[in-house]
Amino acid sequence: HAVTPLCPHPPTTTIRVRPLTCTETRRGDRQDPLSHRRPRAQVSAARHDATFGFSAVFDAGASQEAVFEGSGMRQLVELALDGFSCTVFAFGQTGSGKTYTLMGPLAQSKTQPASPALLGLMQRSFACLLEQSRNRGSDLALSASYLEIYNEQVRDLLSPGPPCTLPLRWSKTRGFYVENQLSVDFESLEAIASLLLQGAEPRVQGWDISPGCWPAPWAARASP
Ligand SMILES: Nc1ncnc2c1ncn2[C@@H]1O[C@H](COP(=O)(O)OP(=O)(O)OP(=O)(O)O)[C@@H](O)[C@H]1O
Repeated sequence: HAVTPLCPHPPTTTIRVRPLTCTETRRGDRQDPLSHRRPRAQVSAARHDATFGFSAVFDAGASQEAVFEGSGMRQLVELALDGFSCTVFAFGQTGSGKTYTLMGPLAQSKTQPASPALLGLMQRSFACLLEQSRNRGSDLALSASYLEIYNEQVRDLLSPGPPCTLPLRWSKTRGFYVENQLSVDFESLEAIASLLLQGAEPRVQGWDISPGCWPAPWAARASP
């Protein structure tokens, strides 16, 4: 094991705004239109106004596909295949749409498969990874691990039975790593998609909102 080189490209920072819930609409929350030409978000607080710049902005009407295609994910997958260590990091307050963007509504409906249009960045990047690795024709070994850090504890979501807490270690050769984490080899989209479902089951869910609380267009789009 050698420490994988970090991606040489500057990070792409995108912002996505989710649709307002009925509660938010009822209490008069508004969504300011975002500028796609000069992607920036203006935040006004009692004492302080700030403007943040982004590589791309996605408003409430943006599809999962548009977010995947517009956020540099394909390039990231290519870099990963070139041997760089790549990260996709979703950041936002609870209920802001991180899980939806990464996985689609899969976590809300575990028993039925999600509609393909609603698949998130993870499933789309798996498809892209398998396609690109096949195109390269080289003998690449693909494996997956699925960890959750919650309340400063690392849990292995692929381990059978109740998720166990694993220690974080550091070594000269490997850098930081999680001891005894499971790593599962996969070769097909079905195999990695089923690992994703398996790992989503024991995740700690932070936010619960009934679909009935969403305005009609969203509720219709969400039904698988
Ligand atoms: N772009 C979107 N379009 C439609 N619905 C969305 C969108 N983003 C989020 N939602 C819905 O908003 C609710 C909260 O989203 P989600 O669970 O993804 O938030 P989260 O940021 O992962 O929250 P937590 O940090 O608490 O886990 C969910 O019901 C989700 O389906």
